[in-house]
Amino acid sequence: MFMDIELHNDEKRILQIFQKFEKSTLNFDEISQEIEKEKIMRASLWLTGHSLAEVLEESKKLVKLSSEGLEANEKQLPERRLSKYILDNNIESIGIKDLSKVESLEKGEINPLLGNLKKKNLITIDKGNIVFKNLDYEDEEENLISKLANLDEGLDISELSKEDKKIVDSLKKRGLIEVKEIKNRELKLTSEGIEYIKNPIEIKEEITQLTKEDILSGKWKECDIRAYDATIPTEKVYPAKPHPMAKIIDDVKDILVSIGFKEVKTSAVQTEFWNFDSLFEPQDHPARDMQDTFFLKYPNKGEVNEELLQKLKSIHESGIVGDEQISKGWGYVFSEDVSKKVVLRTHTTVSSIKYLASLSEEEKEKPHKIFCIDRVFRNEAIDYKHLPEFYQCEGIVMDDNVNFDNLVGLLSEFLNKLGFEKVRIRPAYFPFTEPSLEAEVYVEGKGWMELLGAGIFRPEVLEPFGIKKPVLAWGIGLSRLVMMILELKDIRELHKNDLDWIRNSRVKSVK
Ligand SMILES: N[C@@H](Cc1ccccc1)C(=O)O
Repeated sequence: MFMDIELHNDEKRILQIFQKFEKSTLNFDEISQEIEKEKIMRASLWLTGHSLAEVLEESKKLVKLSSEGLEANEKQLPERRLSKYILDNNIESIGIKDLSKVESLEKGEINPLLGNLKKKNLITIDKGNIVFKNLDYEDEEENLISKLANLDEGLDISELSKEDKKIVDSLKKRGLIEVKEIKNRELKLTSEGIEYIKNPIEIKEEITQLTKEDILSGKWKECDIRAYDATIPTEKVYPAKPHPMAKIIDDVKDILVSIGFKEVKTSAVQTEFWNFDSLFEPQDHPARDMQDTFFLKYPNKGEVNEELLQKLKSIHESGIVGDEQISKGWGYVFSEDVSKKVVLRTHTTVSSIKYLASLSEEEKEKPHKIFCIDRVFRNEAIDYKHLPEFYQCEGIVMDDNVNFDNLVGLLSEFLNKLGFEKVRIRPAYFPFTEPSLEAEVYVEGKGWMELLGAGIFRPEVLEPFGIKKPVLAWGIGLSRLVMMILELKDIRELHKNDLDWIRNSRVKSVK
């Protein structure tokens, strides 16, 4: 009747152990004397799957001395060392301030010592002096430590009395003991299993892979070919993979590259000249305030091209480029000192304008599509959706005749590729673009969420650098995007390096 049960050699070997010991229940430890540990669970599950056995699991919490506890057992607790010091030196008491002179006490032990002596009610304090009530006292903590030191296995927590549990708690707080959970597993034969082992069990050579040689030699006829059960649970493996945020950043790069953008990079440290002035942000703009921008102390001044500085001064103050009046300007007195101050980049738009400013006369005649993904820094209070540094992704398109419609089309395509089907555009304001827009995406369960700012660079931004073609510009809050894709409730999760979260979060592709 058992002929059709298909067992591998590992299962057969386990059943042979049952035969040998003439038992119907075996501990995994007993089985592991005869067969490798890693194989036991798999073979047991197979036996379970064929109704020949069942796995019984019981977990125990064991109390053991920690390495500090073992050390305390050898050196004795600081309380005892102090009482010994007093006994050995034949003194009545010791001043609290003199504790540091007791050689047998280590520096870090002195502070907690007083608390422990009081908690155990061993002393009184008289005018700053410690007086032991009884120098030859009995200490339950010590007793438990020496008892544990003599046990290899540790003590089962469920077998401790109420009083002992309190002592365990207190020693645990002192870091002297640790509680470890261990699982005890047993394999118990079912009645079918008991029947099965009544017959002799034959072990044949087993092959897991059928090779050409096995077929040619005819060896396959004598061997059992190991059957696989793909439904048996196995231990989880966590292969190396990119951090979920790194993966999304890579996917975003791929999308942008696939629609013709080229990546550029800039330094995180910039002058106000590049971070703000070049983008026609007035120097008294509230965003430059201490609350929002990180200013560097060393160096607190950066180098700026003098000719460009004069150009920006003129455009900010009066709207004049060369001898052409292109706008009204902001009408305030531009400070060259402010322009030279050094800040941490507050937005990646600085990369776009620096790229444009770097173009040669010849390059200015050609179309350009670039993007930049980088960290930006803002002096914000940390909470579930704000961090002082986060990622932005920014890009520009410079070409003859590009217009607002092209911008809306480009952004819709980009957002669709990121997986957002519903996109909504609203008018917005940025000092460096006109017209300006904000794009919102629809997130199931959350509604419309703002994700992106964009617009066409104003002539006041482009003309000082001699750019004549229109430039479409956009910037996306990449950290926010990552939060949406990974459905995170707290942005701090991204940087905590919580291995469990990293291992278990699926690396979703945005595409
Ligand atoms: N720099 C803007 C975004 C933006 C970029 C480009 C054009 C328009 C807006 C921000 O940080 O919010």
